[in-house]
Amino acid sequence: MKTHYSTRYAASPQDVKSYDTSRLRDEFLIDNLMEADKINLVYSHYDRFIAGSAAPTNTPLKLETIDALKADYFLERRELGIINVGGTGTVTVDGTEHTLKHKEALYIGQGNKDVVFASKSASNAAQFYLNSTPAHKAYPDKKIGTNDVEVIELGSPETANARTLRKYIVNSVVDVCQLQMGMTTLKAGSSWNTMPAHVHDRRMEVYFYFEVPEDQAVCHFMGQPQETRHIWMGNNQAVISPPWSIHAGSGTSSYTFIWGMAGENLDYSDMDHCKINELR
Ligand SMILES: O=C[C@H](O)[C@@H](O)CC(=O)C(=O)O
Ligand SMILES: [Zn+2]
Repeated sequence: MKTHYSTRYAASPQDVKSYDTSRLRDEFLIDNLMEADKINLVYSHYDRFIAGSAAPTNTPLKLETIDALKADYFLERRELGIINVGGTGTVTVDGTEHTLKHKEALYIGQGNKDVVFASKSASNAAQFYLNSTPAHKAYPDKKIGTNDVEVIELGSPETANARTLRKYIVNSVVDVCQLQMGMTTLKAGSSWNTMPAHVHDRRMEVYFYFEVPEDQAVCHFMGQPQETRHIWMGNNQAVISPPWSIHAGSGTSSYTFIWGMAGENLDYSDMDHCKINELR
């Protein structure tokens, strides 16, 4: 078995208020991503969202079903989004091979039985970041290259939040049941993502931070807007954002992150913004 998973339960904001640092990290931080030769998954009870990684080197890795699904195969009732943050790799879906270069993505629809991850070269291995959500309709698989994404420029150097946001898996790019995924890159000298912060009680979200230099970190803010908490994050770590929580971070350097979300609607811009000077 090379597919491992752990379960995270959903929590009330009233309870999370009293969590100390280690409890907060135990419940929301995912720190075992991109482990070589493994598929590591976290099954969150927020919208039954699975976040994880597949990091094959010499041997291909097959996505096995996990007991939490009680399904014959992983995608029996799920859809899957993949973004490769490493070297060139392949994802073979029921016999069809898709090549994903660095920062290319693949949407795999519900009903595909066989998903196999491989690297082209073990010395420059692929690193596949995975998000999966329940799905009740089979949409076609689709590769999303770096030219297929929708690009938005956000923020400004004056407010230290100049960044480029790329929408990979949104319903204007690919047909999906509920999954949305994209990537945001901070410009050199800017540190704040998602500021002004927002909540969307209709959707949960997961942020996966990468391209964080080794001796640097990102301070991720979560919690209700008037009751915030922080989690210090390193490279290749993800954090679960409950629907009632803000999700924003500031790095000690520039960095990149993948956001993924699921829930009630597919309206990317449906966010309730928080006034910066009202955050507590
Ligand atoms: O609901 C949307 C998500 O929080 C992100 O897309 C926001 C983000 O990447 C950014 O502003 O930097
Ligand atoms: Zn959001």
